[in-house]
Amino acid sequence: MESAPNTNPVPQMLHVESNGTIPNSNHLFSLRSSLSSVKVPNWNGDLNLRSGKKMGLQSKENPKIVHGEVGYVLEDVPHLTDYVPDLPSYPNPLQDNPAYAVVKQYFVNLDDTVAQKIVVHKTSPRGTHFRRAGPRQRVYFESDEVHACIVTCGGLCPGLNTVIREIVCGLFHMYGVTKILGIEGGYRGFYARNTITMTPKTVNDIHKRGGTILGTSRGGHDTSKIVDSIQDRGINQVYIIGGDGTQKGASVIFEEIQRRGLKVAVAGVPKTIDNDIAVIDKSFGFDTAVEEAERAINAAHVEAESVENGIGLVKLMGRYSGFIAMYATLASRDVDCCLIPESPFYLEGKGGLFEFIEKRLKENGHMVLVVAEGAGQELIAESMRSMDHEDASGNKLLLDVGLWLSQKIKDHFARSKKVAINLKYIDPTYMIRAIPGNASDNVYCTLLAHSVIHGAMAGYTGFTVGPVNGRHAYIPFHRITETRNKVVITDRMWARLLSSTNQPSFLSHKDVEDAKTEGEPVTQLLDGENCKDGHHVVDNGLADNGTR
Ligand SMILES: Nc1ncnc2c1ncn2[C@@H]1O[C@H](COP(=O)(O)OP(=O)(O)O)[C@@H](O)[C@H]1O
Ligand SMILES: O=P(O)(O)OC[C@H]1O[C@](O)(COP(=O)(O)O)[C@@H](O)[C@@H]1O
Ligand SMILES: [Mg+2]
Repeated sequence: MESAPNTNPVPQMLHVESNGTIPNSNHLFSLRSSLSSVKVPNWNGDLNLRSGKKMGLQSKENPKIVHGEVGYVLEDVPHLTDYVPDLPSYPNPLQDNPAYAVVKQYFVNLDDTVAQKIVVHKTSPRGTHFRRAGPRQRVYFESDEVHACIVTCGGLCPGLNTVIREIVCGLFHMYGVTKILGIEGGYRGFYARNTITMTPKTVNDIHKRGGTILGTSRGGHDTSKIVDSIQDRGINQVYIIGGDGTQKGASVIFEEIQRRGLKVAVAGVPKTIDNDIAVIDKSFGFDTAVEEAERAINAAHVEAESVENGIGLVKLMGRYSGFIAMYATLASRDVDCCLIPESPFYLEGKGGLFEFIEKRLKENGHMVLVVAEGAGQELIAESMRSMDHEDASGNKLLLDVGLWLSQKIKDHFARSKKVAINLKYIDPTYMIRAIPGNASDNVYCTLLAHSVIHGAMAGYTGFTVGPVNGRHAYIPFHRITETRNKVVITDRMWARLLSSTNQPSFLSHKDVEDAKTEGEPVTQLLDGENCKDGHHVVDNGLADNGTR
C-alpha cells in the first residue's frame, strides 16, 4: 500500500513557439498527405493543420476534426504533442518482444482510421471515421518513466477485474512498465483513500472474481482535487474504467490536465452493463449479463408452467435502455412479453397488457413477462409518489416497476375474478452484474485493455477505446457522452422481438410515426443506425454480426 503522495514534478508550462507552431507535431498530422483540406473549427479561429499551427486547448466545444476528400471526416482524439512542447518519441519496445515481433504488420499504420458507417450507397460520402486503435511504431513514454494509475467508477459490471488485470499485465509485459497504482473507491479515491501497488502477481487471478478489486463509487468527482492528486503523485497515465458518467468525469480531468500543460495521458475504457454507450458496438459484460438474465427467465418459466395460470415476472437492469431485456428475451424464447423503457405500454383496455395476459393464459395456461427497470416509469409515477430523485452521480432513481407491475396484475385478476392467477416475481438485478465475465467478455476485456494501453503509450489522450464495426478505435470523450444508445423500436431488432413473443406493440399509428421521425432518417435499416445532426447515433449497438 502507498499512502503518501510523492511529489514528482511534471512539466507545467504550455510552450508555444513564437510563430504559433507546436514542436513535434509531425506525428499529429500524418494524415495530411492524403487530405484535400483540413479544417479545425474554433481552434484559435480556423487554422490549417498542414501548417502545423497551434490548435488551442481541446474540449467538447473545440473538437479535433479533420476533413478529407469525398466527405471523409476524421473525428480525431487529442495527442500530448498538441500541447506539450518538445516531446521526444522512442521506438516501441514491442519491436523487441519475441511474442509480437513475429506478427506481420503488428503495428498500426498512423493513417489507419475506422469508418463509423459501413453500410453505404454508391453515392454516399465517406463519412465519419475514428483513429484506429493499436500499437504504434513510436511511443511517447519510456518504460521506466511511466507511472500509471487505474480507477473504476459507477455501477458494477462483469469483466471489470479482467480489464484491470489486463491493463496491469499489458503495461508490464508489453511495455515493461512497473509503476502501476490502483485508486480505491472510484473518483473520490484520488484524494480520500490510499492507493494500491499493482503488479501482474497481485492481479493474477482477479478475473475469476466479480466486482472490482479497486472498489467503486458514485459522486465524489472533484476535478481540482483529482488533478492535484495526479500531479502530486507524479502519475502520467490515467486509466479510467466506467460508464457515461465516468467518461464525462474523465473528460473534465483531461481538460484540466491539458490546461495545466501536464504530460499525462487520460484514457477511458467504457463500462456499462446496460449497453447504452454510444458509438461502440457493445460494452463489455453485456453478454455475461444477458446469459445470467436468461437463467432467471428460465426459472420464471419453470415456475410458471408448473402451476395453473402461472405468471413468471422477471425484472432486469436497464435504466434508460432495454438492451438486456431485449437480448435476454430473444435468447430465451420462453418470454411472452418484454417491456422496455423505449416502448411505452398501458395496462387497461383494448390492446393493453391485461388483455394480452388473459389471452396468453387462455392459450397456454402460463406466461413469462420480462420488464426492464426503466420501463413504465410514467405509469408508476401516476399512481405513486413523485419520481424526481437522483443518486450521488445525478442518475435518475427509479420507482420499482417489478413490484408495482406484480401488484397491478394481481389486483386486476382479483378484481375481474375471471382467472385465478399464480404470479412469481423474480428480481435478479444485482445477480446479473456481480458475476465475473464469461469467456467472450474476458477476451473482449483483454482487447480493450491492450488497445487503451497502446493509445496512451503512443501519446494519445482524452479518448475512450472501443470497437466500431468490429475494429477497435480511439473515440473522443464527448462522442460517447453526448448521447446514449437506445433500442430503436422501429428498427429490425425490436421487430424480431415482437415477432418472437407475438406481444402487442402497444403503439398507436401516431406513436409509430413519431418514433420514425425521432429516429430519422427513415432509411435506418439500410444505414444501420439513426443519424441526427450528423452524428447522433441511436442503434441497437450490436453491429457487425450480420443481424441487421
Ligand atoms: N457530468 C459529470 N461530470 C463529472 N463527473 C461526473 C459527471 N457525471 C458523473 N460523474 C462522475 O462519474 C462517476 C460515475 O458516474 P455514474 O453515473 O455513477 O456511473 P457510470 O460512469 O457508470 O455512468 C461518479 O463518480 C460521478 O461523480
Ligand atoms: O444500485 P446502483 O449501484 O446505483 O446501480 C443501479 C443501476 O446501475 C446500472 O446497472 C447501470 O449503471 P451505470 O451507469 O453504472 O452503468 C443500471 O442498470 C441500474 O439502474
Ligand atoms: Mg451511467
